Amino acid sequence: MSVVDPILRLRGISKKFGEIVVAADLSTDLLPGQALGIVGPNGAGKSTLFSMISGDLRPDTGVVELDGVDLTGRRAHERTRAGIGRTFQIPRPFEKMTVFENVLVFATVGGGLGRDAAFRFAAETLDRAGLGAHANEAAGALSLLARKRLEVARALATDPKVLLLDEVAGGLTDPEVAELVELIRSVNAEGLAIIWIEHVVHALTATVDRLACLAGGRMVADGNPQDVLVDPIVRELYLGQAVMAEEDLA
Ligand SMILES: Nc1ncnc2c1ncn2[C@@H]1O[C@H](COP(=O)(O)OP(=O)(O)OP(=O)(O)O)[C@@H](O)[C@H]1O
Repeated sequence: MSVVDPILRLRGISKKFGEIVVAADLSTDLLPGQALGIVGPNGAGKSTLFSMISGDLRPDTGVVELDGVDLTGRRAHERTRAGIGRTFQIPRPFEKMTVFENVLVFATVGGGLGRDAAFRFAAETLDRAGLGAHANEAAGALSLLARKRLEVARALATDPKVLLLDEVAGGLTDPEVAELVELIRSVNAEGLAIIWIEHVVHALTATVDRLACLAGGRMVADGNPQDVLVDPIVRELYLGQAVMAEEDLA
């Protein structure tokens, strides 16, 4: 029995798209400050799981609790306000707005801060995300790495209790991945619980203290990253291909 209450609790989450099962009575807990990585084959339902946590998609069944509060009936913007922060696989910043304005919108609308507090928090968040020097640039002009940083910064600007990161390392070079890992590690080290879906396995293993593999709507493995990486089911379902893909990129 855990003496620490989970910050995020999922109970009996099920979802089908037609005949495709993307969540099969899925239950799991995330502890405060924990960093959970999720791997799994393409189409396994990883992003769909995030959408069901963030309220962008309704599960067929199941309960989502954040810090002891049942969010099940709440819509996405209410969940953001409650403390669920998420990034999207394809960053879609407001291209014509500046980097600062992008983050300010999230601090105001997502985080619910008043004008002065939102200005202060947006500035702090930009620095935290390593974007201070880009504050006045148009978001549409950023490099891919800076766009990824902005995606993380927008989620952080809502002052989340749990941060959901969806393939933020995709498309980056190895040195860029290392920079992003440093950012995410520092955010986690400050105490923020994270769940990170990622195909770039070495980015995950550099960051997370727990790894799960999602396939067929179930967590087929879940535990210490080093154990999960050598799990025969994970290797057969996913990891062989992922390692090959990483080697191809090298
Ligand atoms: N709104 C939707 N309507 C119907 N099917 C959907 C919808 N969203 C996702 N799917 C399907 O559900 C399955 C799971 O998709 P999801 O994007 O969650 O997978 P994933 O594990 O994140 O994959 P990847 O690693 O490729 O990003 C896929 O077969 C996808 O085509």
